[in-house]
Amino acid sequence: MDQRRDEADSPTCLYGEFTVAGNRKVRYAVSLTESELIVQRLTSTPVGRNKVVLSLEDCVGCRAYRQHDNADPAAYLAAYFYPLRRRWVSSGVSRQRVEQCFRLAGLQDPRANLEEAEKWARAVRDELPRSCRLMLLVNPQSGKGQALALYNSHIQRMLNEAGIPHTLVITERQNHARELMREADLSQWDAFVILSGDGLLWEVINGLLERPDWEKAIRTPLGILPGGSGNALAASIHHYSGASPVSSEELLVSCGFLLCKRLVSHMDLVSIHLSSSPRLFSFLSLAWGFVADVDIESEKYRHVGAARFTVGTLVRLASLRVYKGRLAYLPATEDYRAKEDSPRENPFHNSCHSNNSLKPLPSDWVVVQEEDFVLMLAMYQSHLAEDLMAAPGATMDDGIIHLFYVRAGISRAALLKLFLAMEKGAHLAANCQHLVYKKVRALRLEPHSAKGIITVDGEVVEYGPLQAQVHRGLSRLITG
Ligand SMILES: Nc1ncnc2c1ncn2[C@@H]1O[C@H](COP(=O)(O)OP(=O)(O)OP(=O)(O)O)[C@@H](O)[C@H]1O
Repeated sequence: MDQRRDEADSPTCLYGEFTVAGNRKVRYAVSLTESELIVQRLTSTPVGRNKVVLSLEDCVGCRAYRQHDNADPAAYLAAYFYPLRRRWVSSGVSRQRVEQCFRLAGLQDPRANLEEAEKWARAVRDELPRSCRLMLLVNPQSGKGQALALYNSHIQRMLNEAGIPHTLVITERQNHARELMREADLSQWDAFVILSGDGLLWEVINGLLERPDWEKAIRTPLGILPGGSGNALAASIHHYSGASPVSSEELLVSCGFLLCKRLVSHMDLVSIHLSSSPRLFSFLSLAWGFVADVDIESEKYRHVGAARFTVGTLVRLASLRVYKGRLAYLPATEDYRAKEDSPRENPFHNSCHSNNSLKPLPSDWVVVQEEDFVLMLAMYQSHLAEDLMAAPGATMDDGIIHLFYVRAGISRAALLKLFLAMEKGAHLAANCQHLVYKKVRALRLEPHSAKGIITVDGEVVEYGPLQAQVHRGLSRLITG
């Protein structure tokens, strides 16, 4: 191994001089360090302009191969990167694919060239996460019905580049994913990943928690790739990664990249007890009033994609109404949070299958004085939709339900202003007298009307009294 040093003085693991796949005339000096692949064109022009430094943090995979041309002894080395790059047409950055493909033809023996290329590929892969077996569930109906096309155009290639073996499962009907999760042989899978809207992940999580071995099952890492119209969790993960807002296609590439990096984090779940339905689990949001109505009524504008929520908001604003009910919550105090340092020690974990809805309220709960609302929205992740950052302070496993409610009496203009501000997560700074924000551990809602809409993670659930409580870090999510 050639132990040269590059300019930044980080030790070079491998050094070679190759041509690139499409041009055999120009040679490149290629150095691999523990953190970078440095490619320098060998010409007489000044060094700076000819040097490309690619961080292995942006690399998803690397492979060595030979072409089907027996007359050519060369082997090839391809490495796949997704660095943040400035956009061509608009300001800001997004992850963009860069393939570096080198031709190794230093020897006459094709096998020796391939061995050399494989040595490089192994050295790059040593710096990347180990391979894992994925079940990738795709809902062909989600969003504008494009999820399968997104798999074919982006995800299949990314997973192949990262060398991640995956089994593609195309869901055939509602509850298909839920049934599969109840039956799945957990020893066969390292992760369950969905390419769809949030609704399919909801099925996956609830299916896993319906198993007799739910405590083990829910620890299986889950992943989400945006293929729906809301894509709230995908947008939240992208936001937590520190990246700036991106278009839907860029969000898919960003989440695909994070999936290939396979870093797993804990994610809060919230158990929800309804009056007569079985207890269910939620990972994103619980909504009643304006937001729930918009979510469901806007289903008919599904063909416009993410814009369906904007259209739905404008339509519902025109017929703004008051929702009557009783709301109570258990505040999240600082000392509770300190005790909750380790997600695995959460005392609620063992209680999440017990039905404790509608018992008398304990004394440490707060009952909201008002009973006239325009909306109630409980969030556990930052985004309510790709372009709605409803809970900017939320993190994946903060053990907090971010509870918002808007009291009746707000004008249409003020409500619209709130939603416009929410696009940038600025609604709390809008000084709206009618908006209240509380950090809570549990909440109880008792609507006074017999009919209405309550949504959990965007799905309609039984209307009536409910109680929700957070289980800190109960599930695990691939976040990059
Ligand atoms: N093959 C299928 N045909 C019809 N419905 C399906 C199928 N597969 C899954 N479903 C159901 O479709 C519903 C919506 O799915 P999903 O959330 O993935 O898409 P979406 O509603 O477009 O996205 P979002 O939740 O982001 O708005 C879920 O309730 C799911 O159970």
